[in-house]
Amino acid sequence: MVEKMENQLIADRISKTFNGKTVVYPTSLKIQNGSIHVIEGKSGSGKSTLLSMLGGMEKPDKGEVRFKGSSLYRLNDIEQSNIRGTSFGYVFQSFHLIPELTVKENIELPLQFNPRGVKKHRVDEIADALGISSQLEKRPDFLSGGEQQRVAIARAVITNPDILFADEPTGNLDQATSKTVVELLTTLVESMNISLVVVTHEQNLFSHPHHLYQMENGRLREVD
Ligand SMILES: Nc1ncnc2c1ncn2[C@@H]1O[C@H](COP(=O)(O)OP(=O)(O)OP(=O)(O)O)[C@@H](O)[C@H]1O
Repeated sequence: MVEKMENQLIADRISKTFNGKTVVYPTSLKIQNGSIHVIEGKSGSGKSTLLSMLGGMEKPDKGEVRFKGSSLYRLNDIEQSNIRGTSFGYVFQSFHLIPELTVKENIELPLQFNPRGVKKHRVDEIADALGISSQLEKRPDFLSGGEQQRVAIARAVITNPDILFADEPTGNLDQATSKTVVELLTTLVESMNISLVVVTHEQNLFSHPHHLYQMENGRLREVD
């Protein structure tokens, strides 16, 4: 299918230097529609900085990120924030759930802007796919770490984004829980045709990503 192979996001020689230290050397990559990209690397190798640049959260010093043909960081603030809010989803190591809200309310939170007209019944479908249907009326604090991360994933995909960015999504989970979360996440993004970009210090977290990279001292290398 031609559309399936379309490049949604293109990074063209993006780099970042903090306080005179280059954290990400010029890096190029292409994210095709519905593809899974895993970037492995040790702590401090520059993974999070790279992910932030790809995800519209950190402007590169040099180079360009293009999303569906537009140069992301040349768009105005409102356009950039629209893309972050609707076309991109984010999952982090710490779940960032709002303790005062129920699980269901947390998941529905991004829908208050709802520019894509996503229906609320999607919450039930996504909760079901992630195995958290019975937890919807609870407060997040009553859930296990793995369940909380599944809620954060549900919240990140509820707007039906094009690309999901995940920074150490299993960093706070034990090995068995990590495996479950990764399997559920993979099945979900595949079924929704969402591209996934994950950075992790763990090796072999995903069994068959479409693209596997290693990040070392700010340099990215794709592994066969
Ligand atoms: N805003 C910033 N200001 C200054 N230095 C920064 C900033 N963000 C990151 N760095 C530095 O850049 C380097 C790479 O950090 P980064 O978080 O990208 O690496 P990482 O591979 O994701 O590591 P970790 O898994 O520990 O988060 C580190 O030395 C970090 O201290």
